[in-house]
Amino acid sequence: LNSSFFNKIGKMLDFYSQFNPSPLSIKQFLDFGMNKCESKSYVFLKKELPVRLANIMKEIALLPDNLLRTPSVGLLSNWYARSFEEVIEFEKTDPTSDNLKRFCMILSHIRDRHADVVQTMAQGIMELKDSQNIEPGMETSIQYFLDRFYMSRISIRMLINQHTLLFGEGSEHAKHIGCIEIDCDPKIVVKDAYENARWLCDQYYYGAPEIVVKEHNELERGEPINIVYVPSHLYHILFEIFKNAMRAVMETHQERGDIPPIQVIIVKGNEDICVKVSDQGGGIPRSSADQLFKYMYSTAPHPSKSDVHTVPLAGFGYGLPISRLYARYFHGDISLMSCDGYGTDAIIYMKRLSDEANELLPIFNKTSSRFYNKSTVSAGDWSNQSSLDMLNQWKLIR
Ligand SMILES: O=S(=O)(c1ccc(O)cc1O)N1Cc2ccccc2C1
Repeated sequence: LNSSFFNKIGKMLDFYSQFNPSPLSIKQFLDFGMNKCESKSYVFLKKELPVRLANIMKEIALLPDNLLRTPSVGLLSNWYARSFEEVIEFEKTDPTSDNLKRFCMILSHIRDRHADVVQTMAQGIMELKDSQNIEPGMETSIQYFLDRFYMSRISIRMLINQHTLLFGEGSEHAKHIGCIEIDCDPKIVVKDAYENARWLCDQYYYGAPEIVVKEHNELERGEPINIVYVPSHLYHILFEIFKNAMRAVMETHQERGDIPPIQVIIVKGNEDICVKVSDQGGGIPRSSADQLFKYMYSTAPHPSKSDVHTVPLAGFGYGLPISRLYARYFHGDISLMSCDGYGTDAIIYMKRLSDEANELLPIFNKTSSRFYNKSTVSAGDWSNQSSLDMLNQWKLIR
């Protein structure tokens, strides 16, 4: 990739990174998918994908040099540059049937190229940690960057998956619009995630906690609870939470006899649909609770077998931070409430109404670049911010 390639790309990066990404709601994904039109999707994506790619590529370029220069970050930057270049080839083209077909194939190709981005970036962080030159405050900016970097990746893969599922090869699934299920039953996703986590738990601990699932529909008393959501996102979150809960319970209760069950309650309220997963795994002290969502902390080397009183927080991997991004992606969230000495409640929040479930997208601009090095404040750096909370979201890191 010679310098003229980067010069050409550089100008296009500057151009596309000036635009803010356009967040879509689940309702907009649905309405579009109901009466789908491939050329409209093509016209939208051949602008929106370069905008989202350029926004995050500009932010990668702002990373501290010792991270930017790791082999892993070099590799994934190259993937982004090639994918950006492949998409902008379509910039001035019309939606002919040949172009539509080629566009679908390029999108699938890009999705495959970026399959290992999460672990490649995690490897870069490990390389940085091993090089021992972590300056103070760098952890905060790496946490800020990775939340935005992985959220951007979730959003780009959502756009690619919707387009290739709606217009690519492959059969349509009943009651699905792309990867969105119209009446997703959270209880079914809970059971799926539990059974798969339980299988792993049985393999490792020769036993696993049972599960007790309850529902409370405050809106339509006694009615089953359904949500318009992306089941694969909810599954990813629940699988992670069940793995943590089972590990906690099995490492806290050595005797097979008294393994307390994991309790799950699914609640439909006016604004939120929640899934609360409660374990009696001994919990963690408040002093360590904020480490659970840290990337730097989670990239510690694999924990040695520890006794249950010193909870092996490290070695959790990126599971919880990325699960929280999946929940926040459509304006939901995850919160972990632990009672040290007893157990932990993990609460997954989702928007009940699909027109409130808007994508939450990072925006590259002076605000976000100020976070990496001081420059002037202008607009928000997330696509949901009122100016006020943008200000108090700022903590000068240096
Ligand atoms: O930190 S936790 O409270 C905990 C964290 C997240 C979660 O989803 C469930 C949890 O229970 N927990 C993890 C763990 C691992 C080994 C031994 C004891 C514990 C306690």
